[in-house]
Amino acid sequence: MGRARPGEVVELDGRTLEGGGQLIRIALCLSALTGTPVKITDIRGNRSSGGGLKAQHLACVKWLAHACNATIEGAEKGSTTLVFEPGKVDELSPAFKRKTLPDRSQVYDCRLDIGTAGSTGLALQAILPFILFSKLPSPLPVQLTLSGGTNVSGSPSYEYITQVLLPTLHSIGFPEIKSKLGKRGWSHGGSSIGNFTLDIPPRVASGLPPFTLQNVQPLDSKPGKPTHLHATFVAPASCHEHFRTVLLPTIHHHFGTSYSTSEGAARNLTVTCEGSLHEKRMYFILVANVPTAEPAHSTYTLGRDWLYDRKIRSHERAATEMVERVTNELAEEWLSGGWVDEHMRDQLVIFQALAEGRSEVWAGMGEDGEVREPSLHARTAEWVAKQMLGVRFYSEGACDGVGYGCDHTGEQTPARDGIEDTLDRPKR
Ligand SMILES: Nc1ncnc2c1ncn2[C@@H]1O[C@H](COP(=O)(O)OP(=O)(O)OP(=O)(O)O)[C@@H](O)[C@H]1O
Repeated sequence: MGRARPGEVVELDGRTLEGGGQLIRIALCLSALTGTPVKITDIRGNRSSGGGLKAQHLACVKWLAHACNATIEGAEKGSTTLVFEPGKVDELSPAFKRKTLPDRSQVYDCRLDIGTAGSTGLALQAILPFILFSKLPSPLPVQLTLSGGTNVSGSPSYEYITQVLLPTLHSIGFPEIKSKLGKRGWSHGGSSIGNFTLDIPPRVASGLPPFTLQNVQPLDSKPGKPTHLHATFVAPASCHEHFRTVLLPTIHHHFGTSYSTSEGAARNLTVTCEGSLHEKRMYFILVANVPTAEPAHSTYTLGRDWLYDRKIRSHERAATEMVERVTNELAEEWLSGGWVDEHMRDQLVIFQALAEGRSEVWAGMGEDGEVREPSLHARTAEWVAKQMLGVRFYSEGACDGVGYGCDHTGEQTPARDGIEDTLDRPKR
C-alpha cells in the first residue's frame, strides 16, 4: 500500500483478521481525528450471526460524524458498506453542546445514546480516544453520558472501565477521569438500558508522550504479589454471603494466604456486593494492583470478569463457579508478569499509535515461556492503525507512534509515511 495523498480515501476490508466491530471503531476514531476519509466494506463480514452495522456501531458512527461534521454514506442498521468523510471539529459540531453548571462553570455536555442494551463500553472505545486527543473548540471539561448496556457479554463493563481502563489511562499520562453510574443496563435477564457519566478534565498538554508499561527488570522476572485485590459482585442478594465465604479461600489458593479483608492488612482484599434485583443477572470482576519495581511505590492494574451466561440452577453454585474461574484467570494474568491484561492490550493499541515515539506495553510470558501473543482483536486494531497512520508494531508490544497533536505547531496532521502492507509483526 502506497502513501495516501491528502483527501484520499483509505479503503478497509471489514473481514480482515477479527473482522468485527473493533475494526470499525478504531478506523472511524482515527478518521475523525486525522481528517482521513475512510470506506469500510463487508462490515463485520466475519460474524456468523450476520454482518453489518448494529445499534452500538451506528451510535459511534453518528456521534463521531456529529463531532467532526462528517459526511456519511451507509449509516443504517445492517449496512455493510460505510463511507465516512470527516470535516472539522468546531463550535458548530453538534456533539459538543455547552452547558452551564450550578456553580456557573461550563462543560461540554456530550451524550451518546445507543437506544438498545448494546455495549456502552464498546462505544467508548471509539469516542474516548477522540475526546482525549482532539483539539476541542474550547478547553472545557467534557461531561460524557453514555446510555445503553453497562454490563454486556464480550465487552468492557462499567466496572472494567472504572477500575481498570481509567486508572491505566491515568498511568500513561491522561488526567484522572471520574465516573458515576446512573443505572445498570444488562444484556442478560431481559435486556435493560442503563447509563453512566464520565467527567473528563480538559487536556492541558496536547498529544501524548511515549509511555512504558513494562518492567526495567529482566522480562521473565517474577511479578510482585498484588498489594490490593478488589472484588465486585453484582448478583441476587441471597447469594452474597456464600460469595464472601468462597472468595477468601480461593484468593488464598491462587495468590497466597496473606490477604485479609481487615483494615490495615498488608495485603488487602476489599469486597463490594450489590444486589442485581434480577435472578438471572450475575456479574463478578476481580481487580489486582501489582507493585512495580520502577517506579517504586507504583502499581499497574489487571482485571478479569465474567457476566454469567450459563443456565442458573443455583445462585450459590453459579457464584462458586464465577469465583473460581475469574480468580484463576486473574492469577494467570498476574503470573505472566504482563503489565496489562488481555483486554487492556486491545484497548491500548490506538493510544500507542497516537502517542509520540516508542510506547511499550508488556503483555508477559505464556506458560510455554514465549512472549504472550496479542489477541486477534489487538492485531486487528494494529492493522487498522497501520493502514490509517502508517505506524509499526513490534512483537514484544512496542509501537512507534505518530505523535498525533505533538508537532508543537498546533497542527494535528500525523505523518502517513511508511505505511506497510504487511500483517507481519517485525521483531525489535
Ligand atoms: N470481559 C471484557 N473486559 C474488557 N474488555 C473486553 C471484555 N471482553 C471483550 N472485551 C473487549 O471488547 C472488544 C470486543 O470487540 P468486538 O469487535 O468483538 O466487538 P463487537 O462490536 O461486539 O463486534 P461484533 O459484534 O462484530 O463481535 C475488544 O476490544 C475486547 O478486548
